[in-house]
Amino acid sequence: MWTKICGATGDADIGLLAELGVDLIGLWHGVPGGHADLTSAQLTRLAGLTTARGATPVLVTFVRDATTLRTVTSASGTRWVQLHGYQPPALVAALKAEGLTVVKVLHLRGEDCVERPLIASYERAGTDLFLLDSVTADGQVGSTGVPPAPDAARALAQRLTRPFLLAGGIQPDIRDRYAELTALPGFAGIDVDSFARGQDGAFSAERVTALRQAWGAKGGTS
Ligand SMILES: O=C(O)c1ccccc1N[C@@H]1O[C@H](COP(=O)(O)O)[C@@H](O)[C@H]1O
Repeated sequence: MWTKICGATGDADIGLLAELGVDLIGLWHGVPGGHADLTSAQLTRLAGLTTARGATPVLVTFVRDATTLRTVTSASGTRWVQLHGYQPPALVAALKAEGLTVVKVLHLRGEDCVERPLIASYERAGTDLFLLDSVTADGQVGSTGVPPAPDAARALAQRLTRPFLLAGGIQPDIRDRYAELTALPGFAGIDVDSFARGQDGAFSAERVTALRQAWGAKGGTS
């Protein structure tokens, strides 16, 4: 099982997360107003550091334009892209044509998945990995801290033909609620922002370790 921790902003974040055995480190770019949004220079620096420390950098973005993403991934050396907004299947296909690994978020609102009618198109376009995350009733997307409804997430995961990560308020003591989902062959790991941070907003070694232990992380994306 992989652990992905999202929203690193400095060298110390990368050092800590890599040291703790985190497999995938989410770096935000093209997230206007996001608390962890990076300039392209910052993205390039942190992506290089992540790779050097043996973890995989993941560009997390709301950007919808293929040309922009081509430029950013090529400049930063980032080979994984997480499309966290409502980007269309055509963008997945364009990024796959560049040889990138594409993670597409599927948003769960209560029992419904907003992208349900498009799932087959995302699969045909070459999505490598889905990420199940919550969207709140008022439309907030990303770092909601709200866990997806377990039965709805399991039912959605069961119809996917690609592996998937689980996100949305993931923390150690809710692991049992997802026993059926994590038993599915496609379950690839967890993706966390809110719980991984202490009260000061910085990543906490204690919290990341507790997450990995509770969810049974082993490590290694390559
Ligand atoms: O938090 C955001 O505003 C955000 C913006 C753009 C892309 C992703 C964002 N957050 C992501 O949400 C998941 C789950 O976070 P949490 O554990 O519920 O806090 C994670 O991938 C964050 O990077």
